[in-house]
Amino acid sequence: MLSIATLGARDHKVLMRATKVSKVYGSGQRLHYGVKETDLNIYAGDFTVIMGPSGSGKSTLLHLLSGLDRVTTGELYFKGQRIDQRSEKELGQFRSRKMGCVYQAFHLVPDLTILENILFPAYIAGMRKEAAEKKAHACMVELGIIGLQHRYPSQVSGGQQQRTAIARALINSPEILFADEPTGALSQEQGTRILDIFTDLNQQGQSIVMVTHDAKAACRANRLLVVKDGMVDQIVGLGKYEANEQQKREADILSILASSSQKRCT
Ligand SMILES: Nc1ncnc2c1ncn2[C@@H]1O[C@H](COP(=O)(O)OP(=O)(O)OP(=O)(O)O)[C@@H](O)[C@H]1O
Repeated sequence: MLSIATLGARDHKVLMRATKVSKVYGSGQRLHYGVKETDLNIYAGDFTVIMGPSGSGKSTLLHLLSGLDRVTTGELYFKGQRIDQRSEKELGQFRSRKMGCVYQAFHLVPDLTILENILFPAYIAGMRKEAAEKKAHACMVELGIIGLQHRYPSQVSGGQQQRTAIARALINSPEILFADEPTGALSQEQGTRILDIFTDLNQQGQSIVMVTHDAKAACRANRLLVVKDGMVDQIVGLGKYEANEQQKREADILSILASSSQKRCT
């Protein structure tokens, strides 16, 4: 059942908080907002999905939250600690320990094997070889890519490449997993497998924030942020995902998106 989620009325913890966050591109007369004075909370254990029209600011918002890009103004907090003012080096270290990212383009290093790609962030974060290899093995088992460790990215399917990218994002046990259109480059079958993996991870407690255009993919989330003209236009609680409610959830999400596109955003 859908309900408007009121900020602060939830019984679980705020993992990330954005306060009046903006991202401005260009300068002078060419200045424009990617994200405009946005306030929002991301809650621990939630599967949050960000939707909205093309150019509305979804990826920019995700990049700001994940520290891939810097806010122009505003404040970002992770478990109550301000993170937007950290130096590049500090933020890089923080991100490698606390955050994992998966993108539509898998961004695997072609000259590294599947195993080496997965291990890479563990070494950056300073994990010991033995512990890193043990964790990589566990991630590969979890994601069903065990046996592929000595192949190169060009020698596995698109779905297997994306699962490698997810394993790489999970190797440092991130507190939050960000995903930008993670199924966009995959067949429907491969995309469904990735969404099943996200659903399982979330049911094990993994916090996830995902950008998608696809209402089918968005059904997996329990919280929907609709972005419009660089601002959060609606925040809707979707309830726990149940596979047998897929069609109804999809219809509900499409109707929320339609109502958002009809409203004028001031
Ligand atoms: N590096 C950049 N330089 C200048 N403008 C940018 C840059 N990145 C994004 N923008 C602009 O910021 C706005 C938001 O872009 P963003 O990519 O976040 O939208 P989106 O909702 O993710 O779009 P899509 O669904 O098409 O991927 C757009 O007007 C876009 O043109």
